[in-house]
Amino acid sequence: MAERLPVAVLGANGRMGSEAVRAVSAAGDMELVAALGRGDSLEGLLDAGARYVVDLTVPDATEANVRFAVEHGIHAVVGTTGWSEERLGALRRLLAASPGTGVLIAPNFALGAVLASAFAAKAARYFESVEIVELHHPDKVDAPSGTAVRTAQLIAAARSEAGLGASPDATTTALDGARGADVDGVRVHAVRLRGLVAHQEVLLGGPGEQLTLRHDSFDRASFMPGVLVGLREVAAHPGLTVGLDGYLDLGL
Ligand SMILES: NC(=O)C1=CN([C@@H]2O[C@H](COP(=O)(O)OP(=O)(O)OC[C@H]3O[C@@H](n4cnc5c(N)ncnc54)[C@H](OP(=O)(O)O)[C@@H]3O)[C@@H](O)[C@H]2O)C=CC1
Ligand SMILES: O=C(O)C1=N[C@H](C(=O)O)C[C@H](O)C1
Repeated sequence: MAERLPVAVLGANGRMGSEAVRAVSAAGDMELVAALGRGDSLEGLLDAGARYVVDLTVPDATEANVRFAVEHGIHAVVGTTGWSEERLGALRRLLAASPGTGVLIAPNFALGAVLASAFAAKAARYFESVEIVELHHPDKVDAPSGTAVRTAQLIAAARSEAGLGASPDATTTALDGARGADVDGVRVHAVRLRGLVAHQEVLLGGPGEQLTLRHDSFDRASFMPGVLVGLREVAAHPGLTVGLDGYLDLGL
């Protein structure tokens, strides 16, 4: 029988981390060797013999956690948001010195969300206007969501490739924030509401019609199949992969 993957979860006491602890513990091909929270030393990863980490912490901690993993040849599957282009660049340089190590930075592990972003990028070249509305629980610390930022980046790249510019917008006066955040020329609006988990709508408008692509995560179990796919694939994809779609054949 194949050896089970020795996995550690960082942020193990959080909403996502505690779900990941359950999912990894229940996976027959994985062994949960460590579950670390804030204040626990990363040396615990080495003591436990972890070869894989799942990082579900906070934007302020994730970069140092991943750096520690890569420096010790531990593959990392990262769901934590806050990975700017600058941070990704530094990580790529670090990985160049550790060529056998894989890192997946996945802004969203839910299959439907990954598909919705890919569909949105595909559709964006056919519509004059596109805006994103993301809706989350009010305990979320970052806005806009990592998923919305990634979706906007994919849309902007697809529109630029098709020779399209930003959506038309005649606004000349506006209250601060009324038009949302500008991510690569795409407007992103963030809603925070008790009762929500994680939701996103991409609104695409053309003369006389609208296409709405909506995804809903109703609970955090929705993210776990993607976390497990990430763990099973990360060692076979050395270097940096951004987006779970990098491991999936979406056929788009
Ligand atoms: N990719 C995806 O599919 C998803 C990604 N996310 C992202 O995952 C991250 C976590 O979200 P969520 O679980 O809701 O947040 P929580 O606030 O519930 O959990 C974060 C946890 O990380 C802990 N923590 C903080 N610093 C460290 C550290 N240095 N080492 C270990 N643990 C640490 C916190 O401890 P303490 O409680 O003591 O502060 C807390 O328990 C966010 O960035 C979120 O955007 C969320 C859902 C899906
Ligand atoms: O904090 C959350 O809850 C979520 N964070 C991720 C993000 O910022 O996109 C993924 C999902 O939207 C849930």
